[in-house]
Amino acid sequence: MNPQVWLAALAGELSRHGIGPDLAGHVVAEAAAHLRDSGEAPLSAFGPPAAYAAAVADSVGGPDLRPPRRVPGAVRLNVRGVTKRYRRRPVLTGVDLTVRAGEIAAVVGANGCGKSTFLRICAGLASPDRGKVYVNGTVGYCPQDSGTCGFLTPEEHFVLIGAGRGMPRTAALRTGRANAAALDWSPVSATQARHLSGGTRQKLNLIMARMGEPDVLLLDEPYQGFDRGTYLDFWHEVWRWRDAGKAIVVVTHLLNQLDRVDIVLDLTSTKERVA
Ligand SMILES: Nc1ncnc2c1ncn2[C@@H]1O[C@H](COP(=O)(O)OP(=O)(O)OP(=O)(O)O)[C@@H](O)[C@H]1O
Repeated sequence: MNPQVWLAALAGELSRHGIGPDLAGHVVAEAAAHLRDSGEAPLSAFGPPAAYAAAVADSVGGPDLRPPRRVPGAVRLNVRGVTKRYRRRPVLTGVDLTVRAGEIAAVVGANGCGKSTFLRICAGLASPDRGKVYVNGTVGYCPQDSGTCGFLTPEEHFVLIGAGRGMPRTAALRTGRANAAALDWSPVSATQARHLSGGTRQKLNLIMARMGEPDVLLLDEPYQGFDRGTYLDFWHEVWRWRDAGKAIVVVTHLLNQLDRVDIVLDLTSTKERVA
């Protein structure tokens, strides 16, 4: 079957299964990229469009993609008037953001508009020139570039970061392994982080950010390199954390994800709006 015909049929089948346009677009784009890069025939790579769409619908738990939002709790992150310049160049100008327990905020905007800078300021890793960041609770931060140590194994990372959170070794290992399993990853104990794939290192980063169940999670494009299944698992995890009362801030370039979040902060226009 011609790839274009197969992709069009897939889009139709995804819609028939009640998959929303943002996820359907992502699935079709990923399948198209795979077919283009691999040169494989669609039927041998993915099987019939109807079966593949059914598998996608199954993996996201049916058409109701985003669980109903609960009533948000206390303010966990309150950013007021944050301004940052590098040399003479203004990067952030008077940025405000309020995220409560049980809310997900997306930080979006053009390349270089200051998304990572904003998150680093929220994490306390960079200082604003003006403005304040109030955090009510503990913070976990997942950087855009890997924060892993090349010569440590994943489990050594769990123990190291867990110790920083006051977790005993066994609890850190148990938590790290459980959070890895939620991202469809079973760490091999002898493999050092430098030998992991980019996507798997990013899973490790995300797991480290979550060690000790912080109240506020700051995630800088945390799913780079994730395959389709892990990407879906990631959003299910994010919704689960939100429903457990976490306040979550996700930097993203993918504007088709915005119906998955509660608040959107567009740093291109520095306007905050409710999704
Ligand atoms: N430590 C630094 N010193 C000087 N300039 C910096 C520094 N960190 C960031 N910048 C500049 O600040 C601007 C914002 O960078 P930042 O990484 O926050 O943007 P971003 O929106 O996250 O970008 P991208 O979408 O490409 O990830 C860029 O022009 C960048 O070059």
